[in-house]
Amino acid sequence: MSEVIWITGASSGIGEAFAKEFARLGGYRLVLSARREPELERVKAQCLNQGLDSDDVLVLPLDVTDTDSHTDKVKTVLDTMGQVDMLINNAGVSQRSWCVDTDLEVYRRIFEIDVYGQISLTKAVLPHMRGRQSGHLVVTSSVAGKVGAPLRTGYSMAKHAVMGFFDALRCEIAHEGISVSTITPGSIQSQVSVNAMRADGEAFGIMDDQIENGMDADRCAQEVVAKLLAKQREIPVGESAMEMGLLEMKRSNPEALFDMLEGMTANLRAQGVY
Ligand SMILES: NC(=O)c1ccc[n+]([C@@H]2O[C@H](COP(=O)([O-])OP(=O)(O)OC[C@H]3O[C@@H](n4cnc5c(N)ncnc54)[C@H](O)[C@@H]3O)[C@@H](O)[C@H]2O)c1
Repeated sequence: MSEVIWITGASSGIGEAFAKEFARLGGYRLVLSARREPELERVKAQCLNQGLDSDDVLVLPLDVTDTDSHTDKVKTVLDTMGQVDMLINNAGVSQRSWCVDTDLEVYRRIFEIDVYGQISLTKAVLPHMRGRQSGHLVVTSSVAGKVGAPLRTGYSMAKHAVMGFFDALRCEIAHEGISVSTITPGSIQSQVSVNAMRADGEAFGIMDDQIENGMDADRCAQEVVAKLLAKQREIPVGESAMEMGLLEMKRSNPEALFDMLEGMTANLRAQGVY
């Protein structure tokens, strides 16, 4: 039987591009999850255009914050597809607001979507993977999961948290034949800034320049999927030398990095951004 790849956040942006890439490669069955069923059906149709059969693609709407539903969702996948070989925890929401303005509740919501939801679905799938002594757990973190970014205190919190969770989980389950990969993208073209939370929790609603001029999502997916199939454990991806350089600077010269980010942020503040 061909491998089953379960992708959350598959209705848009990077998750949609992952689905299309696995369909293009062929030889995989897909489970597509996000909240909006019509969008998932649209992505399914694109996968069928790449040559998959309808039975090879299960549309499974879910809300990652509805953790009580996750055990049943896993059961549905196993009843329908028989197995899960890779779970890509990709659903997520970003932020565009200064900390001093941001409602505390916004931090809780970002954490529930970007962290708690991923942990819950992962824990629901884990017994199946342990039973087979095989599987691959993946999370889409961010450069902001390594480097704290202005206007994204909650997002940086959440993306650092998933890095820590999945790095620690990898140690615990590698000897059981289960792999863990973390993805740290820079700016990728998607709806991420449009859907990002403002200080009051409403959607930011703006496509910002960074995202509009980011890496093409399909190219991002091609690079990442090749590295996932090679079982690479940490996968940076992006085209901005400045953004990807931040990862190296955090390792080699954090003091210089903090100086640079503090200077940049003071300029943003002075310009009255947001
Ligand atoms: N685009 C970037 O520049 C960038 C950079 C680094 C990391 N990321 C991460 O990549 C992942 C995908 O984001 P994207 O850029 O494609 O943005 P996007 O807004 O286009 O897609 C986000 C996806 O997550 C889904 N989602 C959001 N909340 C959900 C919930 N409660 N339950 C189920 N699904 C939910 C959305 O429906 C959508 O399918 C996110 O985790 C994001 O943080 C994006």
